[in-house]
Amino acid sequence: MASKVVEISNVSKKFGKLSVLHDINLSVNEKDLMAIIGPNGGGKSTLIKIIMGILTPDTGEVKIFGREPKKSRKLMGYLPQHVAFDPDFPINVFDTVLSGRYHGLFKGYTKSDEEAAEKALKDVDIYKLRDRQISEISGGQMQRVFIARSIVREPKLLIMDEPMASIDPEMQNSFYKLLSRLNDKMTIILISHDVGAVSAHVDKIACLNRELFYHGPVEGSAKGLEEVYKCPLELISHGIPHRVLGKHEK
Ligand SMILES: Nc1ncnc2c1ncn2[C@@H]1O[C@H](COP(=O)(O)OP(=O)(O)OP(=O)(O)O)[C@@H](O)[C@H]1O
Repeated sequence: MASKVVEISNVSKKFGKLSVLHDINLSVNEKDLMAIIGPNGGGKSTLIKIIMGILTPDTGEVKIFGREPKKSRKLMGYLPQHVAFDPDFPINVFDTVLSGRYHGLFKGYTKSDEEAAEKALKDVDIYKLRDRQISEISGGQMQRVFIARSIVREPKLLIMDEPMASIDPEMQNSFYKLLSRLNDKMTIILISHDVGAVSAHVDKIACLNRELFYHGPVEGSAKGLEEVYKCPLELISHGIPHRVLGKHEK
């Protein structure tokens, strides 16, 4: 039996009177590639913060790799939706990735930090860009730099918040190929608004709108998802179902 990476039982969370998560149950197994989709304000970030041990739930239990989330933090990598970063800052690709192994002021980096940064660059296929200044690379390449930085500590669980948001539609295929390669080594949870694209590339989907509807293995198209699983797709993607959007004309 696959070992459990995330086990969430009966979790609820309120901010004041606002109930943001209601009786959530979710289990993610080793090597799963799971998407969590849901409308704005549906509680996705709150759930991620609970998984990472940044927030504690009001009720229920959360186990990550069988332990409380804070104790498993070292096993988790996180790619935030908006990385606070000045693209004109004079730093090269290698040092940006290396900074994911930061040990504290005046502590410097070890040989194994440097080897891990090289490996992460190879894993995301941008090793040849290692000496480039980040001001000289494209948005898609930048996204790979941030992914490399999020895996440089060799996490066993990688959590990505809307990673496709800054990627051109043409780049999405290669992005999903990269995800699938990373997934050979680690469990991945992906937050997405892009139901149509995501459903074709992940093993499992959970729809979160204060309550969580878990759909298990993905079968068929987004339309199938809606019909079969009653996923509230009309609420997703800023109220506009992504699947009806055509490609942008140039
Ligand atoms: N620290 C907080 N204090 C009070 N309310 C909060 C706090 N964090 C989130 N909320 C509220 O909880 C609800 C869920 O927010 P959350 O960020 O988890 O949703 P989300 O699904 O990640 O949304 P989005 O897709 O827009 O990022 C929102 O109504 C938000 O305003």
